Amino acid sequence: MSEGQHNRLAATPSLEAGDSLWQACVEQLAQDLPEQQFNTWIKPLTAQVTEDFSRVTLFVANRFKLDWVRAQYAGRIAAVLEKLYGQPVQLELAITPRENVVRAYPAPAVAANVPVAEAAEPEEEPGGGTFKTRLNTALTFDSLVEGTANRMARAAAMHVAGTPGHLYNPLFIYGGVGLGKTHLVHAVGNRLLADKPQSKVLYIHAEQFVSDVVKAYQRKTFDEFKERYHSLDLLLIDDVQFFANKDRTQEEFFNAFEALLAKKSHIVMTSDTYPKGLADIHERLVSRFDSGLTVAIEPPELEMRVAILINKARAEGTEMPEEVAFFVAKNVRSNVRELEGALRKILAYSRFNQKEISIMLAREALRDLLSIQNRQISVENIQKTVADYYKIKVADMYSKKRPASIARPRQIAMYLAKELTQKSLPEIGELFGGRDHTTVLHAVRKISAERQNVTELNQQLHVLEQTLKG
Ligand SMILES: Nc1ncnc2c1ncn2[C@@H]1O[C@H](COP(=O)(O)OP(=O)(O)OP(=O)(O)O)[C@@H](O)[C@H]1O
Repeated sequence: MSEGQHNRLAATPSLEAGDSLWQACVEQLAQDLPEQQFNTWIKPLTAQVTEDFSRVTLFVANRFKLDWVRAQYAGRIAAVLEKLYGQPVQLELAITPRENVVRAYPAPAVAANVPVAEAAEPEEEPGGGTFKTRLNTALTFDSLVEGTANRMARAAAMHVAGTPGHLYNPLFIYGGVGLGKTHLVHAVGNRLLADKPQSKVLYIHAEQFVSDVVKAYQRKTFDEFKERYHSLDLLLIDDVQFFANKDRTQEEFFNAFEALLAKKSHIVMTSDTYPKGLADIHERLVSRFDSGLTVAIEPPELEMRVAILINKARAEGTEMPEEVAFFVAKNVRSNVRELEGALRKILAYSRFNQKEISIMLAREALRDLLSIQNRQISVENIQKTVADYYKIKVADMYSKKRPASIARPRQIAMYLAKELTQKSLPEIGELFGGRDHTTVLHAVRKISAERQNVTELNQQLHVLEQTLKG
């Protein structure tokens, strides 16, 4: 919308103008989004715009859709509205009031555009009728950072979401705690439902499956149990190592497994270990687990950890400087859940103290965590950190290669080794591929002199030192 149009809208606020603002937004989204997504999620929305355009309320049919639109589209819609209107527009989502809800709450404080219908339970979720998917709509492919550690698992999962029932059935994803297995399986379900809302998708933790089996026994409701599980299009089952020693559950899972595969429904499983590493699970089940595609998720590498931190901070509305993300990622290595914990501490610390996020602030916020690590600075550590930072291979620290892109980081690492460890020049030379002590001395003098004059180098060294000192 042009400036002129914006002024016209603002000058004559009316319901009609509000409608046309929303209409313009819809038209823009129709151009931006794939047709199927637009038809499924945007087209059914109805909008109410306040007279001064400051607030737009979108009505959706049920809570599932509300969560989904909020997680997937609210940011984009708000941005389009802001662009069209020329200033930020407050966006709200609400469940469409139903006749019976209005009657059930005869005189609620239903402000024109803030319906109480939020109190209404959703009637149905995508996935058919009253079927509960148990999916967390925030866990999508879009919010899952890709890196070497999860590339293959993510690609396989995306393939399954796009064409379930074909290749990689079952898809077995394994890896250590907090590495994103649960996130990935939810992403498969969410993607399939976004594309084909009628699909029957169920996410279930293995322990819940065990409990469903027990309940079905106690209540003699096995027919319902079977009807429920065997009719799915996609079964996402988390942490199957919990089936260990549960014979009855294993048998029921085996039946469900066979039934689903026979009708070309897809099964995605996760576990803390690869199928043959599972203890106390029947061989016939283990071999079924391994009969499709088995992929690992590894702990995220440094670059991926940095990207995750920056992304998650952004999702919280904060820009985390790269050097701070690098510092945190270097010090929190175990898994993504811990990275999230560290990020939460830093954000809280920054808000509470009203201070900008910096390495110093991160160090304070994570003081306890860092002191536990109590790391000794070693030459190996310096080599690895410097190699990561300048994106060269650690092996280049010891190699004879001489291009500046390698020789310079190597000199920087030698300088830091002299600064931060007790090692002598000959010892350092030895650790850098058997180099002469005069080579080390040359590097130390060169970098230290340059540091005095070149601000950029001084900053880089500062970041490296902070990171190493943890
Ligand atoms: N690559 C990633 N990008 C963004 N967030 C991620 C990524 N990997 C994991 N996470 C986040 O880290 C947290 C832990 O991930 P998740 O719960 O999926 O791990 P898990 O492997 O299932 O662990 P567990 O075995 O303990 O259940 C979640 O909040 C998840 O969203």
